[in-house]
Amino acid sequence: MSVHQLGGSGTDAAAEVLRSIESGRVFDQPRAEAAIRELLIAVGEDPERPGLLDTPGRVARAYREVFAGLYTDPDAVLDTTFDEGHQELVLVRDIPMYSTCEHHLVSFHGVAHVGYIPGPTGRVTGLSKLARLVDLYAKRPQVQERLTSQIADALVRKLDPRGVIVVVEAEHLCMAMRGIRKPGASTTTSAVRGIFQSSAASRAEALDLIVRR
Ligand SMILES: Nc1nc2c(ncn2[C@@H]2O[C@H](COP(=O)(O)OP(=O)(O)OP(=O)(O)O)[C@@H](O)[C@H]2O)c(=O)[nH]1
Ligand SMILES: [Zn+2]
Repeated sequence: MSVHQLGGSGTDAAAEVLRSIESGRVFDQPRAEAAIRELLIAVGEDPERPGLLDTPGRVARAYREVFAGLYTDPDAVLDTTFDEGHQELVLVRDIPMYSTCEHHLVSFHGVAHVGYIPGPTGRVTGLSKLARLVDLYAKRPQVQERLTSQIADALVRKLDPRGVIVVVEAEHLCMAMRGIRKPGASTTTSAVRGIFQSSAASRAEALDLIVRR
């Protein structure tokens, strides 16, 4: 894991600071705690009552975990590759996925299906790395379309494959628990690259395997 640890001795967990790979910004635990405390006050709660005393720290740590993908380098996740000479589809289906809608900061969750056809060298990556890639991009403030494209583009960048197909199916709690209140509504997004873009037959074959239950 390419988590950048800064500050302190590097051995004191409390002093550990996470730095964002892309923006360079850090996860600021005291600031997150203060913000949650303010939010409790803003909604008319009393952050000093016993049940809420530890809540700001707890919620801040939860956000740190939920947004851990901001601090991990996607290209490092795909550093494990093998030259297997495999020339056909590799597909991992039904990867559980929890992400956070960047509009409302509530969860959208479901499954991701990630498939690719290796390039001429037949270079493949570890199957778990596909699930790690999903996790990494899911653990950021997101919209589902961008999440789907980012997973596909990382695979294109690192594996130079003949094609990539990513399908994400998710329920958005911002549509279920508030607002329009439609629990059970499901959103499907796809991102296809290479041969899955240029060949309707290849795309149909992969989609057939993905939707098969
Ligand atoms: N395209 C897309 N839209 C999303 C995603 N997550 C949330 N949204 C939508 O983002 C929109 C934000 O709309 P706004 O009108 O700014 O916010 P809002 O008043 O809270 O909207 P409602 O949810 O309709 O109450 C909503 O329509 C959400 O359903 C996503 O991953 N992709
Ligand atoms: Zn939302």
